[in-house]
Amino acid sequence: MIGALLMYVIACLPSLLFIQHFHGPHTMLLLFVLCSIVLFIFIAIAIIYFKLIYPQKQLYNKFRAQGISMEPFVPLVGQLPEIRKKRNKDEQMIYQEELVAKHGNVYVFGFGPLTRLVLVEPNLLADVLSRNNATNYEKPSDFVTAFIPIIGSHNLLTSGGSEHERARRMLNPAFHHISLKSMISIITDCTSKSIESILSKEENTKPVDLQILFNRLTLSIIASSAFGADFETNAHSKDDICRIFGEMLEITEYRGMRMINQISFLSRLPFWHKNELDAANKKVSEFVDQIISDRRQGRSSSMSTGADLLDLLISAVDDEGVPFTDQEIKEESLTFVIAGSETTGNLMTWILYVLMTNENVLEACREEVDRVLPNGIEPTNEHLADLVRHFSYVNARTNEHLADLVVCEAVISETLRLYPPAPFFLRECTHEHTIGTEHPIRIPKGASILVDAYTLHRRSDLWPRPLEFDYTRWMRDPKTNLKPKLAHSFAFLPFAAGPRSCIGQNFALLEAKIMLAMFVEKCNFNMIPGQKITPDVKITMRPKYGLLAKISRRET
Ligand code: HEM
Repeated sequence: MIGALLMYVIACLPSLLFIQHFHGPHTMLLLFVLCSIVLFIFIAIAIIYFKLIYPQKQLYNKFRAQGISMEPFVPLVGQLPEIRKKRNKDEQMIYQEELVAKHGNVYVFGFGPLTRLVLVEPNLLADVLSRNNATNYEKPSDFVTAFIPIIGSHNLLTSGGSEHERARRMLNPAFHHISLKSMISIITDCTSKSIESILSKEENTKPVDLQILFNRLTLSIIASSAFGADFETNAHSKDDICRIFGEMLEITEYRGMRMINQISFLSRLPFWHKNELDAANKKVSEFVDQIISDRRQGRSSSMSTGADLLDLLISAVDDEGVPFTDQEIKEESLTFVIAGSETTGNLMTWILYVLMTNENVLEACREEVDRVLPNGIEPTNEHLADLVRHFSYVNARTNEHLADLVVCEAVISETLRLYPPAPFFLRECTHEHTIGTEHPIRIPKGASILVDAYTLHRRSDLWPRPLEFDYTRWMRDPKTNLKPKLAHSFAFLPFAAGPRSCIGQNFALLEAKIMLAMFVEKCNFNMIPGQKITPDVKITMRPKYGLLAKISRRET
């Protein structure tokens, strides 16, 4: 840049000297400034055109040439103004469905400056997401740019290629059912505390926003599982860190909705809350550094009956026996907290919405919980003398019975179908690749693909009575204990699929099952009438205006 400026000044020098000689120094200066402004504008336009418009237009043209239906190409903004308008009218998700009705299950639209190929077709999704084609797709750079400021670039969510493969192989065992068993006591403890704190409040006749309640609870569960006793015992650090995480997510959402995160040059500028984001990141980073060092030196321990996520991160080794560095451990644990809190919190909010609006579903869950767990799920009790014996008792018994909560499991699946907390996710094509057999589509290198799981889960040809909440469609066969076969194995994608699918899905399902069982067992909840419940997506999908309910103790 400095070199280019110097060249410019040197190139201008002879004409400037000529003007100064005949018209004086003021005219020379004025002309120099004017020329510089014109040149600057010209360069800026050229950069914007060649970096942001031309490559995206090329992608549009390549899809158009294949006869793919598309929205008109609008440089830089794409269909963002329409999306904004629809969002303001509370019709964000309706807009997605309208686009599918207009174009079919494959179409192209512009999300800001970026061209996106939208897929709502299971066969094509299988070709993009499956392990066989994994080398042809990565997370797109605009997605990665959004998360690097909060979790860094050496973790499951933002890394790619062999670095991601190695980390995934090292971390898969941590999310296996066996390892997760030891997390049950953390989930029951946190849930029990949350329920007691609502019910013990004198003013518990006041409405509670379930969106806030569940996001706090799931953040507390995942952070306690990732950071251990250090996090839970120091109430000050717990409140602080929960608040800071909330702020970081809010800023990330704010920047994402304004396309700041999507354009790497803009995302580095010190505007749009960048400084607050960096300061929050520094605090969280110092906190996690301390936690890792405490755990390594035996100054803190897991809160669970066995190893927690931090223990599993510290003990994980790759094929050559090399463990994660402290930086990698920090980034992975932050990733679990970021990826595993709001998603599961929103799932619980939608489950409660379903229970409060479908009496039969609530009754079915309650009947099952009362039958399978007649004494409820007992939370661990910190004050019991023999902690170890008590913990193992709770785990053995609870875990055995959790598998019998088949109605609760079906209600969770049906909620994930109609209200997937992560309704859209992205892939970027890294090598030109053809998908589909009947009407093959050539995906050019650099094209980004948006998977619309929300509309996929509501397709009438894949789901009979698609808008009806019917949990029985998920009930296991009582004889074989097998789940019903889906119309297509890529018709249900709440956790994505393939090598970049959600690593935490077993954790999330276990957590949701325990929270659901404990809430229906202990509480009555009544939705405050007259609320507008509108699904809205920032990073995850939640009820736009929250979900207000009165919660009271259930007398049994
Ligand atoms: C209901 C709750 C959850 C939902 C709906 C959900 C959904 C998803 C989806 C759709 C993806 C793929 C995103 C993409 O490709 O861009 C994903 C990835 C991921 N999720 Fe979850 N998630 C949930 C809970 C969790 C939990 C509890 C954890 C951690 C304990 C977690 C950790 C992750 C991680 C680390 C990834 C990146 C995996 C990789 O790329 O290898 N998630 N999740």
